[in-house]
Amino acid sequence: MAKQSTIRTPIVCVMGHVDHGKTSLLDRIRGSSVVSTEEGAITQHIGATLVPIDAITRMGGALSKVSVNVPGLLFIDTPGHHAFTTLRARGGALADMAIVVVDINEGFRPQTIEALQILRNYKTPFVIAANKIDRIHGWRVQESQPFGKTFAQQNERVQGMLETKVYELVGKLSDLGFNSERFDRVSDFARNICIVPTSALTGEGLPDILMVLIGLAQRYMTENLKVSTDGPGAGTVLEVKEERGLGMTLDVILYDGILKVGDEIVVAGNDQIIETKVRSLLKPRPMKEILIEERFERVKSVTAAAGIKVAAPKLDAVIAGSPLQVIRGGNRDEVIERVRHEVQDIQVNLSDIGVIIRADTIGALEALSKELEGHQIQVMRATVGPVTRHDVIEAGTIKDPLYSAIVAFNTPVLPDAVDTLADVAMSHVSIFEGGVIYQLLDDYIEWREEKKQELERQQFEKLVMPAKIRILPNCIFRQSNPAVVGVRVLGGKLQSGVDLTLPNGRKVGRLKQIQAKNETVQEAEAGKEVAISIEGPTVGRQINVDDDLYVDVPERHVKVIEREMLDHLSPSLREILEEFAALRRREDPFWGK
Ligand SMILES: Nc1nc2c(ncn2[C@@H]2O[C@H](COP(=O)(O)OP(=O)(O)OP(=O)(O)O)[C@@H](O)[C@H]2O)c(=O)[nH]1
Repeated sequence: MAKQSTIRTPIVCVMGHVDHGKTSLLDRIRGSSVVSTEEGAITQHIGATLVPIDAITRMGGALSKVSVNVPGLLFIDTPGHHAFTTLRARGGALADMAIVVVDINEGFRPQTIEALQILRNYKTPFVIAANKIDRIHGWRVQESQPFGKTFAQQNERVQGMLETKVYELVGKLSDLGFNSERFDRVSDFARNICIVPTSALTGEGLPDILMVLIGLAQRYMTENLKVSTDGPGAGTVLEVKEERGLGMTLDVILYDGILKVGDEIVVAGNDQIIETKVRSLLKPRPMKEILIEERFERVKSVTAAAGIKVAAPKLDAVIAGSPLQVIRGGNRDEVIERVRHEVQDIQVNLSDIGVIIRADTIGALEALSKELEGHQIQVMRATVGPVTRHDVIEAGTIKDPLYSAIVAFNTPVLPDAVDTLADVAMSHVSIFEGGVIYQLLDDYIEWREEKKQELERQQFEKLVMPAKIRILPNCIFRQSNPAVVGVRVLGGKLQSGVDLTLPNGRKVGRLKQIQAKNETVQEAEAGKEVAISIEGPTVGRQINVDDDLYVDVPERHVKVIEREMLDHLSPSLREILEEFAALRRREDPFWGK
């Protein structure tokens, strides 16, 4: 029999900054019609909500004339990027599309940007919900209406205000490299991100956001959404939960094929692969039957895409985010291998030298590493779980001090790791912790910049800087042992403890001390007149009034300065360095090269 294929319901995740309205938007989408039993009504799945295409077209949003064969939209009930990155399918993101909710009055916030970066990395299509339009001063609410209708009812001032705010979002998106436009002015979804003004509170614009998602799926994803309706089921574990009377259960989002009672399945535990057999499949009971004691309704089978609760033996060790695959026919070994591969095969490019990263899930680890990669920050090791003492020690031995860091996303630092960090030998190691990737990255980059400057400063301090001085007339304070003479610094920076030389290369002696106005100083800038003591020469023999002397910068130092510090030198230092090097290169063209 030929394999049947059909277009499955696309899976949608809602993301955005705290309090911008993710939960409210999902609640509003689920709406009151969850209780309705009529054909084509919105139905509650395990961990997800199915909005069928009929329900969407009935709402009458823009684009409702588009012919559609996408059966509807399956919304993951847990909003936020953590859910998005945890839920993986075949190494990528489980969600086919996303809504990024932005409070139109507040604009972009760190987690908005983070959501966009994650979506870009996963190449996931998305739409922007410019939410809370009802908060715009003077807004006249048109309950549940499509945007076009409600916009037409607003006065000119309010319309203008909304336009300004939408354009602010367009500008911000453009800074991040995305072209965008208000959805009703977008003709090509591939080129422009749609911005849909919405209110999760009043339902305004909601019909449009659903329609735009359908449009996106219809035009750009139908190939990806083809599934076999009779093939072996494949899904992702959303949650592992103990249920009264059922024991340990898995909340699963099935994205391909069919899952039946009695199926042999493979899932992943922390460090093991688990094979078991589906005892029962459970759906939430419709709300109106809430009085019936049992909360779940048993079904014989489910077809993708769907959210379903799976009861089976041996589920205690299963991890959230694990793949779930059905064994069918003789493919047991292949399925086990595939699950193992998906869990272990973290898509992170590792380098010999780099930061150590930690996260609570594989998906989060991947998201973090992709962000680091995008900023040319190398990763040496990437593992799931809390930060350990071993991590700190490893970070402490990295040769490049700019990588002596651990970046921990959504995962704790164990007490013995904190103790180890307090050790003086580890004082150069830093740990960056937090729940916002974008913030973590900023913190690390800031630390790295500071460290880089500090290292440069240290290196700079150790280097002998070039200077040129002239011995002044009437300022010979002592002939020799040491010679003490007045000089003018013609250029560069004169420091004590350096060797001096004549332009012809003859050595003069060591500069011991610099005095300015009878005070000992460590250095003197170009233009200054100071007294210096020189160990070695006698005035009138090796040196004379009006002689020009150079600081004898060691060849090794010239090399470092020319190669790495030229940009940091003042024009005067540069000039004298060039002069001095040119004198030396008259004898040996490769001197200091
Ligand atoms: N006026 C108005 N208020 C809204 C709208 N959407 C959300 N709110 C309010 O904004 C607050 C935060 O909304 P939530 O839906 O909890 O936001 P969230 O993004 O899910 O927040 P977290 O779950 O904390 O990340 C709540 O008080 C909502 O009632 C809207 O469109 N208009």
